[in-house]
Amino acid sequence: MAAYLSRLHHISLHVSNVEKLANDLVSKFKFHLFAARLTDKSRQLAFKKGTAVFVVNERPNQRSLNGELQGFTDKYSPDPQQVIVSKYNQDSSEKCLYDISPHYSVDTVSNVCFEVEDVDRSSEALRHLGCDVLVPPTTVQDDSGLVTYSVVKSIVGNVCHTLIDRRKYDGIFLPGFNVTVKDCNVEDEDLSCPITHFDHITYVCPRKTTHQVIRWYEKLFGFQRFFIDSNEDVDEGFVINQEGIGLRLTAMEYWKCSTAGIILPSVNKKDPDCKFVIAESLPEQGRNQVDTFLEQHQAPGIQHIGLYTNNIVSTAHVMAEAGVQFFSPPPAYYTKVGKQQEIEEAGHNPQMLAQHGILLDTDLHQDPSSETSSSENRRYLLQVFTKPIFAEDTFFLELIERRGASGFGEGNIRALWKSVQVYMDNEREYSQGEGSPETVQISHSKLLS
Ligand SMILES: O=C(O)C(=O)Cc1ccc(O)cc1
Ligand SMILES: [Fe+2]
Repeated sequence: MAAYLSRLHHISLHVSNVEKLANDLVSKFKFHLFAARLTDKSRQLAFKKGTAVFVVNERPNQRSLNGELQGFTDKYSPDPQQVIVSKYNQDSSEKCLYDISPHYSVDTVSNVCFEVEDVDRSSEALRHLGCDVLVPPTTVQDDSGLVTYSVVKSIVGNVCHTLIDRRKYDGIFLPGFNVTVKDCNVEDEDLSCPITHFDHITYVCPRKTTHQVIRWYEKLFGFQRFFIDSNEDVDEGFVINQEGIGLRLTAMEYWKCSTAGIILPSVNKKDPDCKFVIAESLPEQGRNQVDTFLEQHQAPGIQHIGLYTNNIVSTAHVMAEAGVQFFSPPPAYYTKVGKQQEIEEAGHNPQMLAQHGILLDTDLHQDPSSETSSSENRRYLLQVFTKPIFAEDTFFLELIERRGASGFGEGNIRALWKSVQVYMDNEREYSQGEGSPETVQISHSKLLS
């Protein structure tokens, strides 16, 4: 392994309409703007909910939004008294601090930033293993200390990883950012909308490339494969290839402080951090959402991110009231034989779940001892997908609540897939006046480009 990851630090997005996404994250998804970097060359805004942090970057060559964003940061600081104008080294030659400025023609989520303990060593070791280092180790400082970072390219499409060492920094976010709100814990909202962290990141990759991706993350970052379902084949991954669904899913995880995970695997394994899921489409079932992503995003990359919540019903309700649109499964989902009972036995109300399209999947491979026992012993998970949040169908969010189930249930995957597919097929029909859709031609070599 080349880089020992301490934890996920933030996920970075590059969009043309920063104002729209900023408004959505705050007013609909209940994130809080807590730090901003506004220069004449760059606009970067940091939003937080629990430990989940998104940094929204303005894509280069867009019209200047500086004035508008300044207004935004003023408007959305819950307590204007807490706005701190910190001094920092404003290096205007850096267009996009802690990231690269991708010249990309669609909105994209392209950087998963990890904390590591030794950026110099990690970056050099990754380079030695053939990884492209896009930004060599660079130090940025302000009155609260210093941070070293380096940006490396992932094997997946346009995805990059920034490696950050912030052990010598005691500011709230990162040098270069002005902190707009010191304390993001707005208690009432956290009770009704209790999102705590990023649960998983789902990559879409071209056909037959999953193995390469897994090997890369195992070798360079120490990720380990885990099984989505106990019926999963080691080589094939978890495959659904029937009833219009042609999907191969494979999942990987790593442990916070991977050094400890490796040296003392059974004694001191730390908590798993965010999981990574790789989705590949299979040709037999026709066109699908994975192909649509590759076509519209123009490269492999991040298709969706799962936000973990302690109460999905309340979170979905609060978000729906604020204008978030969720995908719904086919209506028959909630009336299917046994589903109502499954939901009730898990202690939920089928009507409440149906209201926002929330899916429930019970882990059928429970301890034999728990099979006859009460609802508390059942392992299950609840999920719902939002509709795409960018102009193109290239990215959406998911809410996920886990009650003992650590993988992804087959029933939910099927229902999620169908709910997305109905929407995309409708969209396609609607836009088909202009001619037939192009077929997806993403070559395997593009994966590595
Ligand atoms: O179940 C999940 O949350 C997944 O992440 C699996 C998945 C991946 C890609 C899709 O287009 C649909 C479902
Ligand atoms: Fe997901």
